[in-house]
Amino acid sequence: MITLALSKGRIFDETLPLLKAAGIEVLEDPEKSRKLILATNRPDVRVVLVRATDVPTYVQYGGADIGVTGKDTLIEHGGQGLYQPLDLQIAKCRMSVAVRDGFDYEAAVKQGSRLKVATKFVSIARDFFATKGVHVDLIKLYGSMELAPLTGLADAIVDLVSSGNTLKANHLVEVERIMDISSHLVVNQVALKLKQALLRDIIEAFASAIGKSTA
Ligand SMILES: Nc1ncnc2c1ncn2[C@@H]1O[C@H](COP(=O)(O)OP(=O)(O)OP(=O)(O)O)[C@@H](O)[C@H]1O
Ligand SMILES: O=P(O)(O)OC[C@H]1O[C@H](OP(=O)(O)OP(=O)(O)O)[C@H](O)[C@@H]1O
Repeated sequence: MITLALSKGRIFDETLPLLKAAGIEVLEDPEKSRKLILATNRPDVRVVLVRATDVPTYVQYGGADIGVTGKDTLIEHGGQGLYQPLDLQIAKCRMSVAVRDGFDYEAAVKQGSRLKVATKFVSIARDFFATKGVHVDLIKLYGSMELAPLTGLADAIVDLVSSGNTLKANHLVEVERIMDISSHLVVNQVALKLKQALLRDIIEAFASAIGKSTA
């Protein structure tokens, strides 16, 4: 049995066509059911629904054999125990620094004073500002980062941006692009050895669905 960890929403939705290409169809709609374990048309494959940030942890410790997770989440997790064979090129966005419209970010960075930065992505933010030589006080948040500069909690945020609509709606502007983000396939390293044939088939089907070779 292969257990695949997915999160509800965009990752589940965007993984479905890849699963289909691998001959796997999920038999229930997670938006309509309260079930956390979903059967597929294949008796040897099931899907478990977990929080997006928990996908790498489930796969690392073998709660799932394989999973789909954003590069942001993967970097924050650290990637221990995970084989990362494929960038699936889904759930694409970017990690950026944003500030309140009118805030002089360049001056704040040049002055050498400490910048207050609110984010869910503490590792990515710490590395980025350390490389730039900017001193920061990091404030860990779990959501609604956009509110932090508006309430005086922080000078800047590090968050995911796609269309830019969320920033615009909250009078924030993107001042630096840290990295491009997409979702990756992660595989438990022990499972890869023990369930090699089944997992290789899925990895190869995903790879050919996105036009890549795993060889
Ligand atoms: N606006 C977006 N456009 C495209 N991809 C995105 C966007 N926002 C997030 N992502 C990607 O999708 C992944 C999952 O995001 P999602 O919103 O489903 O979970 P979350 O609510 O951030 O996570 P959690 O529930 O664990 O806090 C992110 O890790 C990121 O890689
Ligand atoms: O540039 P945009 O297209 O507006 O997308 C950016 C928003 O998308 C993500 O939130 P999401 O929609 O996933 O909400 P959530 O983090 O609360 O789940 C991210 O945290 C931003 O707030």
